[in-house]
Amino acid sequence: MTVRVPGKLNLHLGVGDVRGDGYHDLCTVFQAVALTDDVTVSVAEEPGVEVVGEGSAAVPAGASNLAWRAVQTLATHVGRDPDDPKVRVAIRKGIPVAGGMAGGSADAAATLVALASLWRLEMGRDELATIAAKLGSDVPFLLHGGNALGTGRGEQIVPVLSRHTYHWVLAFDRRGLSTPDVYTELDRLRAEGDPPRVGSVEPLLEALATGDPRQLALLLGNDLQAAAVSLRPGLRRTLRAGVSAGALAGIVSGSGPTCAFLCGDAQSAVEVAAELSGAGVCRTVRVAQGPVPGARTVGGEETRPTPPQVHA
Ligand SMILES: C[C@@](CO)(OP(=O)(O)O)[C@H](O)COP(=O)(O)OP(=O)(O)OC[C@H]1O[C@@H](n2ccc(N)nc2=O)[C@H](O)[C@@H]1O
Ligand SMILES: Nc1ncnc2c1ncn2[C@@H]1O[C@H](COP(=O)(O)OP(=O)(O)O)[C@@H](O)[C@H]1O
Repeated sequence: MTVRVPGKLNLHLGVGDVRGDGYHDLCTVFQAVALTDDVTVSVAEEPGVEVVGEGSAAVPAGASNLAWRAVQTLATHVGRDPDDPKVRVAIRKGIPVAGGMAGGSADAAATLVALASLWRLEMGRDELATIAAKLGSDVPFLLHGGNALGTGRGEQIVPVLSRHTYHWVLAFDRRGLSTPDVYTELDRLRAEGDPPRVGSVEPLLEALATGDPRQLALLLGNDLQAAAVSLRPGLRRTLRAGVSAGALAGIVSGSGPTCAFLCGDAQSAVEVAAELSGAGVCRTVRVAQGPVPGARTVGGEETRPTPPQVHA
């Protein structure tokens, strides 16, 4: 059973103060983009996880892999033995690891969908979403896909209307950033001073409903960007280079360090990608459009199309 799952961008990421449980209240607008992982789950006597593809060397193959945690959590939920679930999980990564695009969460969401089908579980999306939220704040959105408003710690999802396909250029950095480290850095910056906060989310929701990328570009905002840039100062150069190359706007994706550049159309995205890849500010450049659906079965034998790619 193979499930394809997209990565995500946060078009708006408003971060509240740290809560008693260590999480931060969020007001975020997610968009799923066509940079995907494929997760194949099969019945096997030898349980385990295999990972190939983009950044796979940095992904744990053991029990700490989020996809394996998804297997164990779902097994427990339906009364199977979580220590002997008799399945193997094979992950083909296309989403950058520790890049702020929620690749691990995406694999967990895909594993839930694949296993629910493999084990023929009569489960609605709401029940799966409740299990997803236990695995990580971003996991419910990756089940859902499209555009959505996320609140709580990001796990409470409401679909958002959008009229347009947006064209993005994504700049992958040479190394990842740890999500908890970036939140901690934001707390530190806020204790020291008062870094600017994104405003109300309403104008961005209106821009999405209208479907004008130029209007949307003016409204992209991420409270974690200052913290990601503080930990990785080179991102400032990357952000400048994308805009100089002709993007409408650039933003750090979630906790970073991937930078996402919104372009006016598909042709412009290809031109920006080509110029950015020659600028020497990042490891790899990709183009991807959004929104796209969340975790979806693609069958056992299908191969995925090769995404457009430019190596820096
Ligand atoms: C920042 C965001 C933006 O969408 O994603 P990434 O850019 O990393 O993919 C998310 O908030 C990441 O969500 P996710 O990666 O699922 O985080 P979790 O596993 O739930 O939490 C990991 C750690 O991040 C911090 N965390 C996460 C979510 C939240 N609302 N407040 C937090 O402070 C906490 O330190 C927590 O222990
Ligand atoms: N299936 C998985 N894919 C990617 N990373 C995973 C996975 N399972 C666990 N991880 C761990 O989670 C960390 C965060 O990865 P990822 O979800 O790709 O990034 P981010 O939280 O920045 O979006 C990685 O450093 C990796 O060690």
